[in-house]
Amino acid sequence: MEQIEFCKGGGCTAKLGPDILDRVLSRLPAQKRDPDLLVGFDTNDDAAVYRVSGDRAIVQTLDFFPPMVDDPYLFGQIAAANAMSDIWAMGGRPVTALNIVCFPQSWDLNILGRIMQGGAEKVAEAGASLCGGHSINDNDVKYGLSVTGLIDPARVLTNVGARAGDRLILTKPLGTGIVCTAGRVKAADPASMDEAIRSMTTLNKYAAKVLSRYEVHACTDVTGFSLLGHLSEMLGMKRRASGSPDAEDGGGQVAGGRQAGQTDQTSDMTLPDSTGQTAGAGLAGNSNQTDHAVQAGSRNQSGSSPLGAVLHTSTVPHFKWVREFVEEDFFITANGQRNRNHLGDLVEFHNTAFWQQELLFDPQTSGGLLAAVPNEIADEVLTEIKKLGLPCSLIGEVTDQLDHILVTA
Ligand SMILES: Nc1ncnc2c1ncn2[C@@H]1O[C@H](COP(=O)(O)OP(=O)(O)OP(=O)(O)O)[C@@H](O)[C@H]1O
Ligand SMILES: [Mg+2]
Repeated sequence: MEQIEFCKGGGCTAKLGPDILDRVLSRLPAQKRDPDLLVGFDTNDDAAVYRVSGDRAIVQTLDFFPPMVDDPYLFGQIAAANAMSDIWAMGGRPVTALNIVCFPQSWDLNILGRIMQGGAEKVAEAGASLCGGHSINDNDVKYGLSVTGLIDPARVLTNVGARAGDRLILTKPLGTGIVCTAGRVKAADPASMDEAIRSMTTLNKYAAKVLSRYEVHACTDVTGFSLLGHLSEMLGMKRRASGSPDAEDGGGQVAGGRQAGQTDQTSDMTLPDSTGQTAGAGLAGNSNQTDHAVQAGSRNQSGSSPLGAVLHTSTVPHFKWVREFVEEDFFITANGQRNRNHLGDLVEFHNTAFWQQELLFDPQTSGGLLAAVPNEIADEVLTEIKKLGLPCSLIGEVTDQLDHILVTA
């Protein structure tokens, strides 16, 4: 049988860089904005939101990438968990999913079967229906989902809208890029690999359900652009970093999309989701969120009120042995360096070791939710999410006293 190399490195490290995206998207021809398109790609949000009636909107996203683990079944689980995550990051609930498959047809089809089985099981756990897909004969494996969710237009959680004084909650540990890089060369301790796989296969549905019970000013999921990259978007910093024109002047109306290329990551191992709860519970019951989320976002976009943040590295959750992987073996990713370069002087480090900096720039696959919540409720929200068994943490706060991100011990 043909010698195959299933995992050459992938996951969210395979995304094109934010600077490249900015340059291309800002040059798309301007289109008249449909008033029912509540969220497009002009704020780099997690998914598009389109209102179909007074109290109902659809949320659309898609994600696919090459394998970052050696086990096809686990890869399918991780890719599906990652693809659906954007729906929960918007405050929605996924209802339908379509498979996106690229696969070399000369390979053993059981491999593809295992990938799709892993994906289908996660779609079922989400309470959504797998209802089709599209399959291409390709040189390399890539897999993911196109997902549609539902949401009340008055309860959309955008990635912008954070306010000074908000505390920042992160619901999963960091370090999937670093750990999978170590795993690809078989240098990862099984304990850290297991931990990373358990985290990547855990649906953000459960943390999102807790967040839906509280007032949340902004929410996103942490993926390829790293914690610092996605936080900078939450603070409205992206355009200052890239110098690209304001999308409201020139942005088009394409609802969104993804790219997958090739990069450096891997691993293997197993681990089922440990947070089993009733499938399809969705995000009903949020009494506090109103359309302030959509409107408050424009405050940041206009640049009229620059926001910054303070992050405390001692509170940032991370996988075992990440420090050793970085300091002793230099298992860092090319896209971590890309993220560092892209953010430039928007990030200021005080007393922050190199490994901690790398952790904050590390591209995450199926990372956790990052939410900005009012200070008064932050501890309670954290306690509730911790009850799910998630290693979540309050990692910093939003401030109007800075226009950049200060990282301290
Ligand atoms: N090819 C594309 N065409 C149009 N918009 C795109 C394209 N690729 C990405 N985008 C948009 O750019 C923004 C950032 O994309 P990105 O894939 O980083 O979204 P994300 O949700 O933050 O990432 P992830 O899916 O990893 O969580 C999103 O609004 C997305 O819809
Ligand atoms: Mg996202």
